[in-house]
Amino acid sequence: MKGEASAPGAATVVNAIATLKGSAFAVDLRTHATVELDESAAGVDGTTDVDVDTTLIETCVEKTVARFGIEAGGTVETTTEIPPESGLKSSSAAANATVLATLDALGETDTLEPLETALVGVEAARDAGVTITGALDDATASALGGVVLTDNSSDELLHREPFDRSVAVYVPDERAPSASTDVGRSKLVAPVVERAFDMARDGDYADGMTTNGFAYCAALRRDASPAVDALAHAEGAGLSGTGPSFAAIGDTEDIQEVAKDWKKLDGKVLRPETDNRGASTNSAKR
Ligand SMILES: Nc1ncnc2c1ncn2[C@@H]1O[C@H](COP(=O)(O)OP(=O)(O)OP(=O)(O)O)[C@@H](O)[C@H]1O
Ligand SMILES: O=C(O)C1=C[C@@H](O)[C@@H](O)[C@H](O)C1
Repeated sequence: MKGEASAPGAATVVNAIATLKGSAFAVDLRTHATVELDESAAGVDGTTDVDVDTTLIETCVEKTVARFGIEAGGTVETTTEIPPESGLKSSSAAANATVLATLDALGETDTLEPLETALVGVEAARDAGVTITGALDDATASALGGVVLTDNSSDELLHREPFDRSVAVYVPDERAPSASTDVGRSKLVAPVVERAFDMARDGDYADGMTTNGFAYCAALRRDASPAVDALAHAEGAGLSGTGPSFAAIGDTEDIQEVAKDWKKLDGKVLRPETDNRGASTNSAKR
């Protein structure tokens, strides 16, 4: 029983660690998962084309299979365009792609709604210890595409709408796993992050993203210069997730200027489109 699926990464509007309320938008950097189930295999064995721990994807297969009361092990393999542990939701994309590929292998892709798929991944991420809040914001942005607002304390999707902007992403040569972020200092900037969330809820994603980014740069002792420089052209720019990446949004020509400036820095500059499709099987049934 073999299944395949992919899911996009995302960038942050509001990081949920300070207040448990978050917002993110999907970008079309994708992670692909191939799952092979074997009823005679004892466990699940994961492999990836990047250097990361495979517990999350193995747990995603186990949890998805368990929902159907089946006993099966097997293999899961991911390949990805998303730099891992960089703030671009590599964990949510890997989880969503794996859960959906497992459903594909079981012939059950129509059984779970995309939101339920995301919740299986959130549960797996909590069990694997790769998240602070469960990161339903990142998980739903990746599963559904578009921009989302969530309450991660109740695992509730508050809002989702399509998102069409030009995007630039600056990825420094560094990794920053969410699980090792400074939660205590992040909570100290909660009043500012609360304002950023209000802006996003009012549809002002650009200012929300900028405000959120400055608050978390201060909390996490990160240099906010890439965001400040981007604001010469962009509508909004800020730290994505727990960093180290920054994202900027705006009109195509302005974002081209941002990308040009960011290319002078050490690291990579990516120009993904926003993604309104979300996770999908290769046969794109959903
Ligand atoms: N391509 C992948 N294949 C399998 N597992 C992955 C993959 N990418 C990430 N992961 C899992 O997700 C973990 C990284 O999660 P983390 O939240 O730190 O990164 P992120 O999701 O990129 O960051 P952020 O939440 O700040 O956007 C890895 O340690 C690994 O367990
Ligand atoms: O681990 C977490 O709970 C999170 C990590 C970051 O991606 C944040 O952007 C997200 O809102 C929550």
